[in-house]
Amino acid sequence: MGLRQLLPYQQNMESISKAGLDVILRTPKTCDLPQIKECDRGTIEPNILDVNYSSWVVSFTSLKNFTQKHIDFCHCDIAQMKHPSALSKFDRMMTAAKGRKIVVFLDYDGTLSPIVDDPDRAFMSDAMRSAVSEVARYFPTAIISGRCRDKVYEFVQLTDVYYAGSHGMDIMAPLRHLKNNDGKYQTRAVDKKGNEVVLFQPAQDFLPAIQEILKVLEEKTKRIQGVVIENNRFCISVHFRRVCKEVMEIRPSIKWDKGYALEYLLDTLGFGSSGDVLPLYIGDDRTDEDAFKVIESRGEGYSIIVSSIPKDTRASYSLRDPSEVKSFLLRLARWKTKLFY
Ligand SMILES: O=P(O)(O)OC[C@H]1O[C@H](O[C@H]2O[C@H](CO)[C@@H](O)[C@H](O)[C@H]2O)[C@H](O)[C@@H](O)[C@@H]1O
Repeated sequence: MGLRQLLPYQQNMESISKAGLDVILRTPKTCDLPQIKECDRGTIEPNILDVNYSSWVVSFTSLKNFTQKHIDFCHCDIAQMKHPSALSKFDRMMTAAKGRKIVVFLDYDGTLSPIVDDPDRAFMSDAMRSAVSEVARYFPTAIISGRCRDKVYEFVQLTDVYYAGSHGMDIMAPLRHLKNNDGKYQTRAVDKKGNEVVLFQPAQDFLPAIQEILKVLEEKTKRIQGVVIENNRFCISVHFRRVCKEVMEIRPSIKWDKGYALEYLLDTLGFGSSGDVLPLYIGDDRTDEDAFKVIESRGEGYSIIVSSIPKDTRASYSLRDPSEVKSFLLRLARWKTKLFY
């Protein structure tokens, strides 16, 4: 069954857009895509697949090791060969970061937790939790997720991390650097540790419309097996995993995304005017590209895509999967401790 059958009603779509909401169809996450079927060139030998990935991560200098046949086969163009592994380039990255303040930003699904069929069971391993906790000991660390902020906290359970949910439309940030005239979408709250914080929710006005659409979607899809509707507070995910492997997102059509959230957090963490800050963002999804773009336009910082297959990205570096993310985070924390001794 396809999307049209599930949400067929032109009328619904019209009311969604009248309410000022966008409907975005997201392709499945990386690991949903069986690598072999992704290529339309017939049977692929496993080692060739590996060459495909390698040629995406290699730098120009290693390019001479690949024959033209490999390059043609893999559809690799020069522009794609710019995402070296953040693990293999770690020393170089950190040499350039010396004396700068690194602020770490992490996506959740597909970055800190593996992609699984049931969105409610995307648990993070204890090992990953302690890696994130280590990093947060030494660097300001924030998680920016498409999920509802409370849900991400439920999974992560770390109090020394800042959280932004709904693709950055629901940010809990420290109060200390807040300017009085920072706008109407900010309210004071208290975090899990009892500290006064600020909640920045630029899509607040859309909440009634989102709730209305949520009710309609739940009603219309309740008899369709395999559809999971996720209430992410300021946006809705409709998972069709067992129906047609698609995820539809409904979100307010406002100029706000993970990139804006990154900048907002840098500001409220006190790095707004600091010239020596280096944002480091790790994410695997199309929505993370907005944050990569911000890092690219700042001209400083590190953007790292998590992907085990080549894909179009603005990120400068890559990691294959959450287990490489964990290794990278541990290395980052250790690097910082070495600087102290
Ligand atoms: O920004 P993120 O933290 O990456 O969140 C984006 C979406 O992630 C979740 O969906 C994805 O992960 C699920 C669990 O592994 C998987 O079942 C689904 O197919 C993926 O699309 C989450 O469920 C969504 O609400 C988030 O928007």
